Amino acid sequence: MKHKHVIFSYIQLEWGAIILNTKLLDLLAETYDSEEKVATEIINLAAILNLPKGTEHFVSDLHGEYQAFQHVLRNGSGRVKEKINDLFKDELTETELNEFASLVYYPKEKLRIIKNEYSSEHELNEFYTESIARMIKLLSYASSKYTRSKIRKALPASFVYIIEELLYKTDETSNKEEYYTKIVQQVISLDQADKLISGLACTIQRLVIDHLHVVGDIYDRGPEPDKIMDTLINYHSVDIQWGNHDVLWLGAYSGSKVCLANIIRICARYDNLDIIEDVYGINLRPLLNLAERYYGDNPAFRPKQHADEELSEHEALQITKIHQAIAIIQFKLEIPIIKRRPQFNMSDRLLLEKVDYERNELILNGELHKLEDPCFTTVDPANPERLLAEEEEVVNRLLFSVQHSEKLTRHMDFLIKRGTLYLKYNGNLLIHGCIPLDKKGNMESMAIENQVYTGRALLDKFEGYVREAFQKPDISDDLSTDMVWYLWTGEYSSLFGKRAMTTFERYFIKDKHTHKEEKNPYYYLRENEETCRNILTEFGLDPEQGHIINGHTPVKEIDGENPIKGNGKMVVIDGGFSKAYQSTTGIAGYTLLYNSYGMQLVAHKHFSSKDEVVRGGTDVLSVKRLVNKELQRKKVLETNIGEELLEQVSLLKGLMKYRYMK
Ligand SMILES: O=P(O)(O)OC[C@H]1O[C@](O)(COP(=O)(O)O)[C@@H](O)[C@@H]1O
Ligand SMILES: [Mn+2]
Repeated sequence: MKHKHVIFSYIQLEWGAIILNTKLLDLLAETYDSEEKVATEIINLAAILNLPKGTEHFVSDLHGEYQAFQHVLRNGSGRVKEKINDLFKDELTETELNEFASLVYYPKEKLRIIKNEYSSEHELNEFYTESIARMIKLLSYASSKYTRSKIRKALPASFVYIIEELLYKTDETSNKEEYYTKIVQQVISLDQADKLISGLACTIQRLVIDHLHVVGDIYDRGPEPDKIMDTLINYHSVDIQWGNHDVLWLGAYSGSKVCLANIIRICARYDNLDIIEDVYGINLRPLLNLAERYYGDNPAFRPKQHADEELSEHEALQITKIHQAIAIIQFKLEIPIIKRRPQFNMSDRLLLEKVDYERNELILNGELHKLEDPCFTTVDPANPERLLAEEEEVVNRLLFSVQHSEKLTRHMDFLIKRGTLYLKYNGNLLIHGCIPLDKKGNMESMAIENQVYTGRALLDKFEGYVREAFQKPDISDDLSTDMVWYLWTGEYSSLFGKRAMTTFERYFIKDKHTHKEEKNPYYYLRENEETCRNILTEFGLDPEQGHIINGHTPVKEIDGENPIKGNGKMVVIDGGFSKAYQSTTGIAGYTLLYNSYGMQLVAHKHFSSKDEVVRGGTDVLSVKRLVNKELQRKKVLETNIGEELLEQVSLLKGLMKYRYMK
């Protein structure tokens, strides 16, 4: 099978360049070495093309919230529960439906509890028999739009035979009833029921979603981005559109010292330094020593406390010091970049140069501001960008550690391999932030290396720089590395979408007006259908059919904001997985489903913990809104994958003619 894919991709690679190459057909004929094999494959592919399209699942702004993300994956944004209801609502009570749903989501944990509840073996065996039967029924329903071969690949390897026997039982005369009963009894008596139930549950979770899109911001704020990365690496089918926080991590790994300072600053701010130190194995000792030497307590740099974990005063103070040390390093490191890259248009961010260090004051836009909670002991007023030798040493050691972390390397490799700045998929445009626009709705341009780029061309250029920087981790100050930082914070970055980032003001100035980050006009113009249509056209998509899918800006459901914009052409799915933002959004995140019937937006009400779901059997309530409804069920034929399959069919037909129909 693998061999076949290699051949196909080789042929596709050559396809544009040459007309059907007989050498390639000869190669293909090695796999399809008989007329029957070619015919079977053509029939198979043509049949797949007529199946309903698989379900796409869109999530964004996960921000390290692994548990909540896991839950959404396991319940397929409500799809699993919906299917359970379809099948069993007439025979089970509401409580039983919930209990069964939580068994499908968290089989291992749920089984542990249930087993303690039964006093006799007989009762437990009855539970097993009943649950296995229900799981098989649910699996059969969930897999109805897939080929047998695809289902087989999703089954737990050790139970393929047993599950297939139970799944495809065609016993209308009940001759084999005893045979099926025997299989299940044997499974139970051989102590394999738990494993079978878990395997079935995982297969159901997997089949409910065909493909996952992560529309950016896996990293920062929450505690477990690494576990999200591991989950994605093991997921059956996924793509990522980078968020501003993700490129920040990519930038750090690619050698950008200022990106590196930022990721550590954010981890300190959210009391997540464990991610740096314990998870990725980066030694923070040199930074701590520096912090202890130059910094004291400072209310502006106290870490945000996790709700479930109390920090000791000693720990809180240590983090406060680290937080200041790395923030000042960040502000210093920004200066030379802003100076060597005038095209970034960021000279108004040279704030360390504008500070009056004697009076601790700063004039911003003509207004004088007092700097509260200053911590500028390492800043040389005559040359604020200069790092102390110790600071320089700390940054270099941190960078070395970051680039040599085995786990981070694995995660960043995956992020670069599966990620893009934007994605065109099944007619839709997926992008984390925005397409920078001027007030009239024209796409913004940026001059880079004496050439002007606009719209899609600008985004392609940006992406090229991210990849180039990643290829050259030893170089820290070339344009590509600086550009990754620009994507984090620059005004025409498609990931940031604001005029400037006011981090300095947020730490040191009380007046909240100075904290405001002015959003790109995109964020109000996207309410207009016309704007959305223009963008889709710019990206070569059909504005009649396509949608733009955005993350990045929390939708404030609490204030009545509608996540569906531009007369349904735009869907914003950042509802705030991030706990830190839930009080402003009023919900716990949006996700989007796109199946053969159309698109549905799901609002997740609340997720407190896995334990609560397992114990109480309650599910996170999801409200669905119909984004659009297909007039006719969409088939695989009309998808990206369908296009590929069509190409394969035409190649195989070519082979048939060339080889076998002479
Ligand atoms: O809420 P925090 O952690 O202080 O972060 C605020 C910063 O995060 C940003 O909103 C970027 O993060 P998002 O992509 O999650 O919006 C900046 O614009 C802003 O300065
Ligand atoms: Mn973002």
